[in-house]
Amino acid sequence: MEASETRTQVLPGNDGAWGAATLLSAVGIEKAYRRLGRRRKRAQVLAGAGIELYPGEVVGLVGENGSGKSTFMKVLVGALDADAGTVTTRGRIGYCPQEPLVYSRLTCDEHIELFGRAYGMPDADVRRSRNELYEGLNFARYAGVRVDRLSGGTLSKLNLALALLPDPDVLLLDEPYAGFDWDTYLRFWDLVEARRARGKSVLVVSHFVVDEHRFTRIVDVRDGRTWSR
Ligand SMILES: Nc1ncnc2c1ncn2[C@@H]1O[C@H](COP(=O)(O)OP(=O)(O)OP(=O)(O)O)[C@@H](O)[C@H]1O
Repeated sequence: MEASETRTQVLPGNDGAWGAATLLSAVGIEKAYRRLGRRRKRAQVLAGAGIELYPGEVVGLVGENGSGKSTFMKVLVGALDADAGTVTTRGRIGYCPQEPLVYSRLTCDEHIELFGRAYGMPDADVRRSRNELYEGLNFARYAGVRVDRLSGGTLSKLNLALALLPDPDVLLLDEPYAGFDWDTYLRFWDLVEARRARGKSVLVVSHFVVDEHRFTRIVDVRDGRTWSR
């Protein structure tokens, strides 16, 4: 998706709130999952959730286990259809899912090449971004290693690097630092802060109270809705 492009996903429901600086707006998001074994019974996970993201923000998405944070993020990125609501985005969106979507037989380098092509990036941009990410997340020594031989923490680094590769305007990260050691955890926040300072927007699912001071804003997912604080 090119930087000037605006994607509007119109679902049955409300209109999106949209201003000149808005990078992402979601309004009235509803989502229910079918319950196993109970015909026609559905579990309502989101019931009117919404969010707006602006340049230069790092927003924390918090809430109890099972409150719907991942579901909401999947709807925001278009990986999951909502039952109702509107999502509008501007520019390129990067998404780091909780479970890495990778190919076990490909190496880190091969993943980066493959994703770079899929993003439509020129080869020189892929090389430059790859080198910065290997350096920034300290995993250049695994460049030629197959994914099924990586440790869990290194796999999380690759998962994050694949989302960062095209330098997206909005970055949606679902518990990105699972398995990171302390040094990598600090490097991760350096990368996030550098993006924020360049006017990018980052939304991070977090469970840690210790992270709270790193967020410009916190959005709580509770009772199917979103509450800003
Ligand atoms: N594909 C699915 N089918 C049915 N139910 C689902 C599905 N995905 C999630 N759920 C249910 O929806 C609810 C919200 O799940 P979700 O993963 O969005 O929560 P979460 O806030 O991200 O949780 P956590 O903090 O544990 O990661 C949970 O009750 C979960 O069991």
